[in-house]
Amino acid sequence: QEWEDGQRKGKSKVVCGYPLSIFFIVVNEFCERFSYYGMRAVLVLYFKYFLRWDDDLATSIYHTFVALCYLTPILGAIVADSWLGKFKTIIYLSIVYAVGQVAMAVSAIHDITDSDRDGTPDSMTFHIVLSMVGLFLIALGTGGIKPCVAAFGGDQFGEHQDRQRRTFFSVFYLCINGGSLLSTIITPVLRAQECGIYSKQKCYSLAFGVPAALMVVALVVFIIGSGMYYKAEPQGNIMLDVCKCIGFAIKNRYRHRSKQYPKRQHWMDWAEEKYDKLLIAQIKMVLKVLFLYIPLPMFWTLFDQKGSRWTLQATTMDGNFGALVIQPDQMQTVNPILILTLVPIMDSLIYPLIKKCGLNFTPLKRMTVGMLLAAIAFVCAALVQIQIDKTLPTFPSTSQSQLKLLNMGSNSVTVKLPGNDALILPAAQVYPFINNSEIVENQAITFVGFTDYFLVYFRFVNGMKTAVNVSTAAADFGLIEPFYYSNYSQIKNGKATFTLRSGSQSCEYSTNFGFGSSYTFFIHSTLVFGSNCQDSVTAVEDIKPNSVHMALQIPQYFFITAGEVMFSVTGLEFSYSQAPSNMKAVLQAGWLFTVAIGNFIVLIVAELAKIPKQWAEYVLFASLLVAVCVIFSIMAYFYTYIDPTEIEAQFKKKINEDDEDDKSKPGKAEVEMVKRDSIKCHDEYDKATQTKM
Ligand SMILES: CC(C)C[C@H](NC(=O)[C@@H](N)Cc1ccccc1)C(=O)O
Repeated sequence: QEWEDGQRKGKSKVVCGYPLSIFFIVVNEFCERFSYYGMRAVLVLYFKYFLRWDDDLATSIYHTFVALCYLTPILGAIVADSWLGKFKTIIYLSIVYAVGQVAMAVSAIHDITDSDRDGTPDSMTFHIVLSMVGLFLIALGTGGIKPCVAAFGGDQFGEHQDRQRRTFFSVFYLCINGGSLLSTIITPVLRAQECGIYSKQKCYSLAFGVPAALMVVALVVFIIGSGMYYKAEPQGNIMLDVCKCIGFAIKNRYRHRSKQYPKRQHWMDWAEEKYDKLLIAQIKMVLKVLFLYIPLPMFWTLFDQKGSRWTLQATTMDGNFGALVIQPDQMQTVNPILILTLVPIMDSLIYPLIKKCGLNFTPLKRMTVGMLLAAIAFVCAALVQIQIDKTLPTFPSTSQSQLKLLNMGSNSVTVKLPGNDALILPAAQVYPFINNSEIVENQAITFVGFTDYFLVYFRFVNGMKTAVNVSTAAADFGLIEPFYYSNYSQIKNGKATFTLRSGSQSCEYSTNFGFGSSYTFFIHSTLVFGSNCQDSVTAVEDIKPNSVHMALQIPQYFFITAGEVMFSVTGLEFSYSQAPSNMKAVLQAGWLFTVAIGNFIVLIVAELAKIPKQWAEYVLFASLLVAVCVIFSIMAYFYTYIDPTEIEAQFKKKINEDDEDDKSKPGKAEVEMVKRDSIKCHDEYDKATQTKM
């Protein structure tokens, strides 16, 4: 250890107690996360609008990609810990990653296959294949390097630099969120630009190209720091050794199941006949942590719904913040913004304050509180949903029909529908009507879709005896025959001015469209062209504008992010500090694997539960997390913190002493010695594992 610390000191300059080398690692992480989140931000829209996939296919491929990104860390960790070492693994996989990003950018250039120059690609297969190859390489790269970069950063600190290492992990998390915040703001703006050689299209190639460039920058920055890093050597195919050792322990235990064989302290001790005691002790440390990970995916199940359920919830809300109009998917940027504020506040204020109060707020306690905060966030989401549900239009059920009665005349009329009381419909009025008897085939038109958030739907009904043309400054919506109606058209929300024209005569009608609304405009028979036609058009709300403000989502974002800071930032450091030296990246990968499982749970629960009320689904998720949290706190209570370096040092010392002994006493009763060693090593292990939750 001293030698290793010496190596660290010799390699990198120390600035304010921190090795300079970590500067390159955090800048690398910033650029890499910019690249990843920037590409991810526009991915679904690329599938939908460029590759022309439907919503379901786009969503499934998107989630599969995200899950793959959190499965590949295992591969990266194995390669790093047992073969290439973390440094080389990061370099090689970053190259794979950058190639993947470039492939994505190229796949989004429509001109490549647009031989008829009509603005759409002629061979979609080329674009699909190239983008899928690109995504596969990106998943391999981003997932592969993820456990290595965090663990490699941790490696730069010596045994006695726990405090600095903890700060490093906090800064590391800030960089992740700094990079993702910038990119999720920038790449949607780039995508909205128009570009192309022969014809102009939405610029997905630029939105993917900039993340590709950032990945190259990340790689270059990491290489520049090369001379300063402490590079721990890989220690053989450790994963294979671990699997063989566990397999042998199980087999050996099974072979000696009769009562005549004395019990051993731990089932892994049954591997002692064949395997190194140090390896057995290291496996015990890893298994203890992995066991503790079992309930953790539930946290990620809730956490990752920010990008799906919460974004969909935002589509039914009002995003008008005065000077700023927020898109539903842009609400997600609240998460990194809060991370950037909360991490420093927690580190420099809340945690020290708790410590001053004499409370031992251990990592596992923090993670438990983090889980509870996430559950509270979902309760907030449920409350918001209840508010939204109150404002949603009533749609006909499967056994009902919806009618809209329009009185286009200038006198009121009495309407009698079979099975219903007569009603008086005044002149120029519209009456929405849900009928229990199926008068017409059941159908309801709903206009949902967050990609069209800024668009609202409208149609005109012409109550005049002459045909009327409807247009705005930007578009012509065509001619509407007398006593007939137009199809629904889309227009940007906000103020709109329509010009109604009949022959050479015209008049203007202005109105305001709220988010998510839909209108039928009824042109009265009494309209006189050439005058103000504002009073001669009646606007009927088919769907009311979203009235619950998006700001109401801020509390749920606050709680989930506070939960993330306590759970995720702490978990990242916990996974590093509790891992044996040769299995640090493996445990980081195990940590990320819980994220992948959490994402799969979202898909499974959403598919299986099929809860009709969204607020009830939020409450279900919150309750599940509270239940899991109780189990986790019990498991955490029995967990004893270890200092892997100390345990390993004691084992190594013991093994050296034994080697000396063996040289001086050849042929002595070996079995006795193994027993004695075993007891002594257990004592050492127990001494080093005394702190509880
Ligand atoms: C939690 C991840 C497994 C780890 C981390 N993610 C974050 O820190 C998120 N807060 C980032 C983010 C940004 C924008 C929108 C959603 C999430 C990571 O990516 O390493």
